[in-house]
Amino acid sequence: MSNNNQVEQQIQQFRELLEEYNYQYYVQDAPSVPDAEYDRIFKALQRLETEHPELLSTNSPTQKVGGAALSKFDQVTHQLPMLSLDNVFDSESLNDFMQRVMDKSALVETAFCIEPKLDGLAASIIYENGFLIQAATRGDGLTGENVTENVKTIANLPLRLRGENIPSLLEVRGEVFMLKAGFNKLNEGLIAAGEKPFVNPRNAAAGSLRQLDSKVAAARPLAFYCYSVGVFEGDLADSQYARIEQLKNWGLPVSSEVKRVVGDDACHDFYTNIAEKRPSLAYEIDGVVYKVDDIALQQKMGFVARAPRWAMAYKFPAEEAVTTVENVEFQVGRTGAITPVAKLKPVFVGGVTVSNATLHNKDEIERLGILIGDVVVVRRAGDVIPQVARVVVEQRDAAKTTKILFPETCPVCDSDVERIEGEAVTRCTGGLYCEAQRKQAIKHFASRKALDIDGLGDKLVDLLVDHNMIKDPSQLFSLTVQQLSSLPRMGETSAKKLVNSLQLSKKTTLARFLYSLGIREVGEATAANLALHYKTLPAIKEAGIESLKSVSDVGEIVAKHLYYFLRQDHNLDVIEQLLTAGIHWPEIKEVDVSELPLLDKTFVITGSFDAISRNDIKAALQALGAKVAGSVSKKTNTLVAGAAAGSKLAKATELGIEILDESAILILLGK
Ligand SMILES: NC(=O)c1ccc[n+]([C@@H]2O[C@H](COP(=O)([O-])OP(=O)(O)OC[C@H]3O[C@@H](n4cnc5c(N)ncnc54)[C@H](O)[C@@H]3O)[C@@H](O)[C@H]2O)c1
Ligand SMILES: [Zn+2]
Repeated sequence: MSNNNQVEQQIQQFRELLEEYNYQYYVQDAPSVPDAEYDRIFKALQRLETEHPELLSTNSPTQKVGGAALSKFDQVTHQLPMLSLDNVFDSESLNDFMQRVMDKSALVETAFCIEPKLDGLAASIIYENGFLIQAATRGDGLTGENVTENVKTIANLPLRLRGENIPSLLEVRGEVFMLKAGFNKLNEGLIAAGEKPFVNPRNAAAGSLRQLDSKVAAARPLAFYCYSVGVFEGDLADSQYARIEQLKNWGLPVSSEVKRVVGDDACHDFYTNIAEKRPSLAYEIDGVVYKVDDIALQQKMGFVARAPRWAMAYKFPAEEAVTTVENVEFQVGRTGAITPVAKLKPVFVGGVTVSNATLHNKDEIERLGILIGDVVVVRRAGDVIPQVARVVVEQRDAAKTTKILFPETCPVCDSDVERIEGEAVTRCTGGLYCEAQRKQAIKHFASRKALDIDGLGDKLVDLLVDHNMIKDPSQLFSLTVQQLSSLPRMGETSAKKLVNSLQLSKKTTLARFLYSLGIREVGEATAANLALHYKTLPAIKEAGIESLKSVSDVGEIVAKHLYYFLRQDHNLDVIEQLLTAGIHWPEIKEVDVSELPLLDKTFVITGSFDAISRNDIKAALQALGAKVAGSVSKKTNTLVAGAAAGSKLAKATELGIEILDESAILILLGK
C-alpha cells in the first residue's frame, strides 16, 4: 500500500468519525465523547489536510460549521454566514495569533475585545424597528432553524428594544445557554421522571431551544448573552467593545465580564483571572474569545472557510478526556474501607496527567457498568480528584474486557472482607492487625474513652509505627524507657511517664476494653450495654448474631460488624496478647434485677448535653434498671432535659413530671 493511500484512508476515517460525533452533538444533543476527544481528531485531520492539500475537500468537517438544520423546523437563511471560531490551547499559540493581528495593523499596539467563551449554542435574533421578529440557530452556518417562539420565552431577552437611535434593522448574535443551577435542577427532574439527563449544560441548552413545543422550552431555564452584530441598517459604533456597550444600552443582555484590553500581558492576565473565577460563575464557560476591537481591521483581516481571522478562542484545558482502563486495584484506607481504583492509560486532563481514578465502591462500579479494558471518559474539574464519568460503550471490545472482581480478602493483610447489607463500602475486618489500619487502630485504643493512655498522642503513635516499634496495641505494653527515649524529641522523663501510664491503663473495665478494640459501630454506649448483658469476654466472643441483636441498642449492622471482627484469627490473637500483657478489669457481678435502683421507672431524654452523649445517658439509665421511652406521657416518671429542650419539656411541665437538667442527671448517674 502506498503511503499516500494510507493517508487517504486515515483522512477518510477521521472524517467519518467527526461526522458521527457531529450528528450526536448537533442533531441529538447527546455527545458520546468529550469535546477534547473531538478536538484532538479535528486537529489531527486538519494537520493531514495541510500536509496533503491535494486531499482537501470542501466536504470535510474541517471546512464546515456545525451540523445541518433539523427539517422539523422552518429553515432560515442567514444573510451573513454564522461562522465558528478557531481555537488554541496554549499561550504561545495565542501569541502567534496576536502577532498575526499586529502584522496586519498599522498601530503599535492593537486593542482586543475579550469575552468569556460561553458554553451554549449560537443564535441570531433579528429586531425590526426595535421588535423581535425572528430568531434562528446557527445550523450549518448558512441555514439555521427558526426557533423564534422558543427564543421569545427566554427570560432575560427583551421582545422590544429601548433607548435612543435604535437601528431600523438589527441582527444580534449571541449564545443561548443554561445557568449551572438551572441545569442541575432540570437534570434532577428528568432523573426523577425516569428520563435521560443531559450530559452538560451546553447540550441541555441546545436540546431545550430546539423543542417543537415552545411550552417545553419556556419551562427550561435558558438565558442569552449578545456578543456581536450581524446585518443592520442604521448607525453602529466602529469597535467591537463599543458595539457591545450599545447593545447593552438598548436593553440587550451582555456578559459583565467583557473587557477592552491593550497589550499582550493584559490579554494573558484576563485568561488567568477568569480561569480562577470560573468555578464561581453562574454559567459554564469553556475559554476566552479574543477579538480585534477595531471593526475596520476586522474587515481587513476577513475570514477563512469556517472562522474569522480576527478572532481566536483560547480554550481552557479540557476537564474530560477519553482513555482506557488497564486494570483495577484495591486500596485499603485507614478505617479499613476498600476502594477500587481504576488504573488508566495516562491521559492529560484538567491540566495534569492522570493515571488513577477512584471508582468509590461496588455500587459505583455497577452504576457505571464498567469493565477492565473499557474505554472511559475521565473527568477532572478544578482540584477535585479524577473520576470516571462514564463508559464509552460504543467503543467496548468484548474480547478485550473482563469483569471487575472484588477481592474476598484484604489486599493488605489477607483478613476476610465484609460488606454489610445497606452499606456501600466493603471493609477489611482485620481491624487491629491490618497494616493499613494500624495507626488508626492504635490511636483509638489509646484515646480517652478507650484505655485512656496519658501521654500517648496521635503524633507519638505515628512515630512508633513509622519506627517499626509496634505493630498492634498489645506491643505498646512491652515498650521500654530505653526504646522510647531513642525517639526524636522524647526525653527520658517523658519516656518514664509514658511507661508508667501504660502500666496504669492496664486496669480498665470490660466496656472500655470492648470499645478500645475499635470495632465498627461499637461506640461507648454499645460497648457498655454489651458488657452489662454478657458480663464476660468469652460470652461475647461466643455470642451469635441473633443473640447480639437482643442486646439493647444493638441492631443488625452492629451485630454483624462485631460478629465478623471476633471471627478473625488475627484479631483474636491481638486480644489474647493484650490479656497476656496484663489488661484486666473487675468482674461484673450478677445483679439481682429486683435490686436495681431505677427498676420500673420510665425516663425520657430530650435536648442536647455538653459533658455526656444522649446515648450514654440512655445506656447508664438502662443499666440502673430504668426504661427509656421516646415521648412524654402520663406514664413518664422523669424527663432528662438538656439545652434547647422544646415541646417535650413543655409537656412534662404541664403534666407535673420530674425534670432533671444536665448537672442533676450526672449526679444521679454518679458521673
Ligand atoms: N463531543 C462531541 O462529540 C462534539 C461534536 C461536535 C462538536 N463538539 C464541540 O464543539 C466545538 C465546535 O463547535 P463550534 O463550531 O460551535 O465551535 P466553538 O464552540 O469552539 O466556537 C464557536 C462558537 O463559540 C460560541 N461563543 C461563545 N462565546 C462567544 C463569544 N463571546 N463570541 C463569539 N462566539 C462565542 C458561539 O456559539 C460560536 O458559534 C468543537 O471544538 C467541540 O469542542 C463536540
Ligand atoms: Zn486488611
